Amino acid sequence: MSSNSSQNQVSVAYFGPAGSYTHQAALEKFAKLDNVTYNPQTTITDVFTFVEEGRSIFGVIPFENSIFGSVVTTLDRFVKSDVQIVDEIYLCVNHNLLSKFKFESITKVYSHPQAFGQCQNWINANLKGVLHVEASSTSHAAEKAAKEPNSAAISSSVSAQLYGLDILVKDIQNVKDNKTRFFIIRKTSTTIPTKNDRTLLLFTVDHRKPGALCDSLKVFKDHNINLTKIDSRPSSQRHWHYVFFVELQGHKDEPEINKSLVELNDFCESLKVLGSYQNLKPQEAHNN
Ligand SMILES: O=C(O)C(=O)Cc1ccccc1
Repeated sequence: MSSNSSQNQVSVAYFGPAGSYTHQAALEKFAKLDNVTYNPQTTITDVFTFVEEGRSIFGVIPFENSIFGSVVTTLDRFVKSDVQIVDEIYLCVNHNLLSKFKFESITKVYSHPQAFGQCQNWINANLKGVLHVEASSTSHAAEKAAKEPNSAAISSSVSAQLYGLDILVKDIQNVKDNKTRFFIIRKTSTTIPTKNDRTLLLFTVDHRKPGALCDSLKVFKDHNINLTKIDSRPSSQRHWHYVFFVELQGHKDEPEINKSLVELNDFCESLKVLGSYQNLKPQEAHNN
């Protein structure tokens, strides 16, 4: 977020409680501002609602992880929302096994499903017979584990400090270089093209028509627009009907992108632009 000299308070809702990876993403993104109020929310849905109701200007939510993929709660909530993505941040995510108890005495481990997924290999090898309990976030998992005998949490080192747990095993995620991408949302779009932007779209097509998805995606080929992510989720309107999330290179206010969106609309039953934002994807050494 660019520095802001105004005295106005900036309010930021994030998926918490304190110590979550989303909290760390929010602190890093807004670090340059000294007039920020942080509003921790228990669920991703609550972050959306807080922003929609104008109770926070910005919201910070996890979007996808390099090992475990999309955060489906975030995708599903976008379907029902008119908020706009205005910025992004990628964070290195290192998970740890935290507890107040000896490793041998642990019978229950709390975490967020994303963290369980990202640590599957280590869990399968090391936590046989230990009960997995889903928590609303990794920091909430740490909070719970701190209060219950023989419990542990898969969570961050920040949560270990905050909730008074020991780090029993460090860096238990499947790969060393594990990253999560977070979005910054607000009620209206405020971004201007930077020549290195991405745009996320959400659309539905008529499933009964052969080639409907192909026709819609061909618009981007025709305009020489590169796609960077595609995903689909059940639409929640009808059984076996899906919404498609497509991310492309470019900003919605660039003429070529704008033209492609007008054309795309002809192939869609519904189309929503979820936002355009500067591409902040870190350069990878081995691919890209
Ligand atoms: O639970 C958290 O701490 C979150 O912010 C969501 C999440 C969970 C696991 C990895 C990255 C983000």
